Amino acid sequence: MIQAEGLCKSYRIQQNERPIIEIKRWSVETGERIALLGPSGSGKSTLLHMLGGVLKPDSGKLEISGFDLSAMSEPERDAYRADRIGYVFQDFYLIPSLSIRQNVELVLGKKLSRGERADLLEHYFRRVGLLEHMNKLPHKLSRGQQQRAAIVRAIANRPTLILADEPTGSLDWETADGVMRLLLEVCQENGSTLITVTHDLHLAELFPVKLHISEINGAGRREQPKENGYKAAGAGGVGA
Ligand SMILES: Nc1ncnc2c1ncn2[C@@H]1O[C@H](COP(=O)(O)OP(=O)(O)OP(=O)(O)O)[C@@H](O)[C@H]1O
Repeated sequence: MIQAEGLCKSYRIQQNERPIIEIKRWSVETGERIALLGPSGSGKSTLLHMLGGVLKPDSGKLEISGFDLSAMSEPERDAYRADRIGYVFQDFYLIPSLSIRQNVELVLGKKLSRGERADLLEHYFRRVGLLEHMNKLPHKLSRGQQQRAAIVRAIANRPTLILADEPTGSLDWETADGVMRLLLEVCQENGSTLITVTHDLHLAELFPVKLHISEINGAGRREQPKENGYKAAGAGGVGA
């Protein structure tokens, strides 16, 4: 579902272009659930933002489900993101003045009838154990409940790809474990591909695939010998 080839992204820092992402080849199969690991500053969020169409690659090809993101304009990438990507963030980003139900309704668009929307909301809020809370404002809920609501918002449209950037980073360990398991389960149920950035190695163990960004990203380690490039188990073909 994801095919990246010759993908590069640099940032201009004090008059200098600094390469952050240099991916020779990387592919991800539909339905894979990947924990993306790596030290701070290694480009994990930058990669996620390119996959979500927020950032355009400087060069190279990035194809997701047949859509060539590298060739799209910004409005085209915005439309692609709204239709096909679910995002889960560390700080939830629920709109505080809306109930969690209204937060989810905002992303559902106009395609469904009123009855279909009600059924879908009931299904997902029941699934994450928030059915009796769905008309509450976010601040009336615990942080774990807020993240579960954010998961519903990310998956309700049944996007093909879910991107999660440290989704449990602000939760205590037990809550984080429950939220991560839920995210994995609902993505499996929906057949969604999931790429989750996490610094927590214990939580990463829950994922079928663990991918250290250095396995695909050659930026910052060009001085290393070529034979260090290798194929990452379970994460499709890679080369850096
Ligand atoms: N908009 C920007 N302009 C300039 N430099 C940036 C920008 N965004 C990120 N960077 C730099 O690019 C590098 C990679 O950042 P990125 O946020 O992708 O890393 P990360 O692996 O997600 O880090 P963390 O784990 O700390 O979130 C860092 O050195 C960062 O300072």
